[in-house]
Amino acid sequence: GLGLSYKKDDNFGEWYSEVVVNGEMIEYYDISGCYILRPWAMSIWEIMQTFFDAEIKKMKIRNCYFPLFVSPGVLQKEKDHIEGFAPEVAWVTKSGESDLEVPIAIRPTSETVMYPYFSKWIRGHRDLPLRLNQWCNVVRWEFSNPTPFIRSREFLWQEGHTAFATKEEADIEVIDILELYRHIYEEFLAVPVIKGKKSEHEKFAGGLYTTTVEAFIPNTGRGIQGATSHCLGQNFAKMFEINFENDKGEKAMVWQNSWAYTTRTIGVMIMVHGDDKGLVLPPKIASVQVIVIPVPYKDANTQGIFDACAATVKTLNESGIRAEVDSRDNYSPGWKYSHWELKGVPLRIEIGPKDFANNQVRAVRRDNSAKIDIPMANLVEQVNDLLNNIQKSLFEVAKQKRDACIQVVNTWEEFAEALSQKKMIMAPWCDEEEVEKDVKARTKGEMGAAKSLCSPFDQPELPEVPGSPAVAWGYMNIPS
Ligand SMILES: O=C1CCCN[C@@H]1CCCn1cnc2cc(F)c(Cl)cc2c1=O
Ligand SMILES: [Mg+2]
Repeated sequence: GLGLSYKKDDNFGEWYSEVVVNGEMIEYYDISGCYILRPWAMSIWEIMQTFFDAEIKKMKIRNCYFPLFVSPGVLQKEKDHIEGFAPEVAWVTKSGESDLEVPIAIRPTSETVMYPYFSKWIRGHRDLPLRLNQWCNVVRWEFSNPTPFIRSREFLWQEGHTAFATKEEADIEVIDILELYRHIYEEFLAVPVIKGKKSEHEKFAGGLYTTTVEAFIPNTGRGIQGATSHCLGQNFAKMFEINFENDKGEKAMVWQNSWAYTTRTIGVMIMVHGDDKGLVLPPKIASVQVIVIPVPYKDANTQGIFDACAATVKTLNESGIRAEVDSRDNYSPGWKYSHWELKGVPLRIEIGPKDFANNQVRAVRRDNSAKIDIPMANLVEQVNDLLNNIQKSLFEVAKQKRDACIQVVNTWEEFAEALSQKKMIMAPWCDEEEVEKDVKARTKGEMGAAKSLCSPFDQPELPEVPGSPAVAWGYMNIPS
């Protein structure tokens, strides 16, 4: 039957796999860690891409496309940049029957692909800022548990790579891009995130500092990195000799940033909003915001009902609302209700004989199942209000659930207790690498070691504790 066989709060992993497949977002593939993105998922990616692409174009960032393949010499140019990542690199070793002279890597990220050309293109200060972005796939042959959207061996992302004459310009862009990532999560996906700075231990080793938007999955009690915006400092400029003659005629190295969000965004949205009836899509990213379903009744005016459905869809579409009618005659209305609930369509509109006779429609919200009768006369206005309310309500509910999982602690005992309760912990933080490693070691329980998520930008008052090394509050919990 249509119903899910797993409950979200009983068996989260199985529930998630079933929801993404039965909701027609994902099809499993015969290569482990690889998934088919079906149109119901791809349309969400495209809606976010349309927003983000327009925003970066306003910032004079240009799209480009670099090759998928990386020559080994270039990839291994920076030892400590990739040393931890080497096992993840996928290599092409043959073409047809014959071995390649030299194996070629498939890009896991494009710093080493792009930066030799940044060095070639950037000569004088007039060549700066250089700001490029590419929408592409990357491959990382991960071994830990593959999960659709969240962790896969190939995923879609955008990667921005920018170069500036001054650190000040780079610092500003890092924050501007991070705000776009917050916008994607909070305004489109209705998922609350915490903006912050990664610790020295968790940051991108090749960079100067990493900023992040951290999401939280109440069902697992774990934080999850939502997107990252790094300032690379001059590390890659040194490595790839990306210099320019500044306006004083001196030779200087550029200051760089790199930033990315990925198809993981979709998985986070599903995990946060989904329920035991299936997906729950925030209207802003739903390719179908309203599904109209005719409810004919034996001798009632069936043609009239179908015409009313078509007219309703037309009126909604003309006002910019993404509406469709499900007029298939081989499925019952009841079957259709379950089907579109499974797919997470935010609003259902039913038109039966009574509705038709009263020149009204019955609207049913996907998020809380509320039923609202709407006179045809103010259909557009009330449907718009409902969609806006659903969007806001999904965010508020998610924020309330996340805030309920945050525990402020001041002692190790409180910390350990909160960790065992799958909380996201806000603790005084010294940001010393050694201390962080020690915490990781001391918490290596069956739940997995604690790791720091970020030090949030908006910091509450830090208690004055004499002798405390704490410099800020930090969020941490067990890794996803
Ligand atoms: O996160 C971003 C934003 C967009 C551009 N890249 C950076 C850093 C990526 C880190 N990272 C992440 N994963 C990697 C995996 C690898 F196999 C290799 Cl060789 C390198 C890396 C690696 O550098
Ligand atoms: Mg990784």
